[in-house]
Amino acid sequence: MLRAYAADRVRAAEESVMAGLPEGELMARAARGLAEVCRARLAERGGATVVGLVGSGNNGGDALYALAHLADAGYAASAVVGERGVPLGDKDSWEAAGVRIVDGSDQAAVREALGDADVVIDGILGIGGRPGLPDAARRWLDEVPDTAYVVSVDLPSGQDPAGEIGTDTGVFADETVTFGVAKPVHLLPATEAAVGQLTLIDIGLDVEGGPDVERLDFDDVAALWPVPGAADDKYSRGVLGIVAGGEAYTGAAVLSCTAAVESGVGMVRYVGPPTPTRLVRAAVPEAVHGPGRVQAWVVGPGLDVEAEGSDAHAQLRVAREAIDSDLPLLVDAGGLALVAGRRDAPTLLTPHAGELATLVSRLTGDDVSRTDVTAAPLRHARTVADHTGATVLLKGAITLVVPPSDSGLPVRSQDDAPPWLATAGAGDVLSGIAGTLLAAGLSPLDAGSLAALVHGVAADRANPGGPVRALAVAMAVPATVAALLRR
Ligand SMILES: NC(=O)C1=CN([C@@H]2O[C@H](COP(=O)(O)OP(=O)(O)OC[C@H]3O[C@@H](n4cnc5c(N)ncnc54)[C@H](O)[C@@H]3O)[C@@H](O)[C@H]2O)[C@@H](O)CC1
Ligand SMILES: Nc1ncnc2c1ncn2[C@@H]1O[C@H](COP(=O)(O)OP(=O)(O)O)[C@@H](O)[C@H]1O
Ligand SMILES: [K+]
Repeated sequence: MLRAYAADRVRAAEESVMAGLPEGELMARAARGLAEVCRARLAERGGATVVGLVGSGNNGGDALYALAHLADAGYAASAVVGERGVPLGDKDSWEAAGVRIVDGSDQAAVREALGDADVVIDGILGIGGRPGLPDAARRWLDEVPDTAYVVSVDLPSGQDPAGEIGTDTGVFADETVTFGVAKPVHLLPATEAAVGQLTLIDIGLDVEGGPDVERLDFDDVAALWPVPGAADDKYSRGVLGIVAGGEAYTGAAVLSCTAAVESGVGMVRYVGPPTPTRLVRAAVPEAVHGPGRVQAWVVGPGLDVEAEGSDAHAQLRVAREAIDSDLPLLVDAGGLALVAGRRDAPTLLTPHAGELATLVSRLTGDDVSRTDVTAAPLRHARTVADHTGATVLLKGAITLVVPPSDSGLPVRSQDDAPPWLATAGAGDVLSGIAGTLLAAGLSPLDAGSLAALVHGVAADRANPGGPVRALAVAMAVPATVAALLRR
């Protein structure tokens, strides 16, 4: 599990470690680790020249110390500094340590220095940064050659340390070297794309309490996935009720039921009108039909809440009963229109960005667009979680799973899926996997994040490096789970 802690908590941990160490020791550790990574990247590229972009805070200090180590190791090292000059010591002492100081207000000098750079160290802003870059720093970035390998110190400068707000004016790094622990910026969808490869340097930090953001990795699957024992039967493994599909979206029912069966559910009870029922009967002979006793419900894939006629109305009645029940519930797609008040039982809502925008707008009365959601995904997911008491799984290239704030639980952020998974029906498959896990008794947070992981890995395994249809993702789930359990 990768764990990230908010910047203020990291600062508090840094202060308590620093109290027991000689002055400057923590920064010295950070700089040594950073220099080692840069040295390795220079060696891999056969490079001789490293240039630091140095801001006025401690992030710039880390970069300067690393540059001095690299100068000592024989590399040509320069530091571009802003109008406030070097953040620590004075210009002469850094030059005596072998680091050429370049005046960042002299664009020609910046261009000349960066033109030869094999590795660029981005030490403009760290966890003290607000989203966005000063104009001078933006002009420096214009001179960074495409061929240079950009290593960001702690985080890509200009990106929101909290990972809540996206910006396109910040640095986009090839690699980010962070210290002690990861921070939310490294894992959350608004900012993660700017981080590149994440490298963690141990500086002896110990943050108290649980993380703010987590990411399950493959080694977490065995601890969470419900593996049946000899005493289990289909009921003890969990029966999942699926209210999905209509005369308009018939396939959603098949995909959700298929995915549940492929994920090892004890049994599926399907509820829907005649056409999808016929298709489910043909494609998923394991499913039984009609409402009955279940351990959890999936409501919504392909559900048309406006549909007329007695069959559609009967299906809608079961959907509402499921929502009003005290059983674990997943609500997806069309079912999201039925979400109104708070629910006490475990609840997982699984919107994509457009559906989340509609949901936030309806629940808060604000006019929120899909673009607003993608610019600040965590914030909007949390709004719905706090309004409903449900855990919100926001689908996308990175899948966020956000419990309500008062739960004290961390956010999970999963980055397991290839872009090929962005295909119609993939969300229906996710609902079947997550529903199976809810029926087996997992919490919405575990069910949502584990399902997102398995869904993403199954998409890749179904056809590594190429296109994949949603049904193939569902069919790849059994072997994917087995492979993850064998690790
Ligand atoms: N606390 C410590 O002892 C350690 C800190 N470390 C480094 O220190 C960094 C944090 O240092 P600081 O707290 O000095 O923070 P920064 O280095 O991020 O600098 C913050 C400064 O930049 C200004 N600023 C922030 N956002 C701006 C913006 N958008 N445009 C213009 N100016 C802006 C602020 O007003 C402040 O003066 C960490 O990221 C890490 O790199 C490491 O050396 C490990 C030890
Ligand atoms: N760029 C992407 N990279 C990886 N996975 C993605 C990307 N875009 C979407 N996905 C995933 O694909 C699935 C799409 O689900 P959804 O939008 O509900 O589609 P549908 O309603 O057609 O089933 C989600 O699991 C989502 O996380
Ligand atoms: K930085």
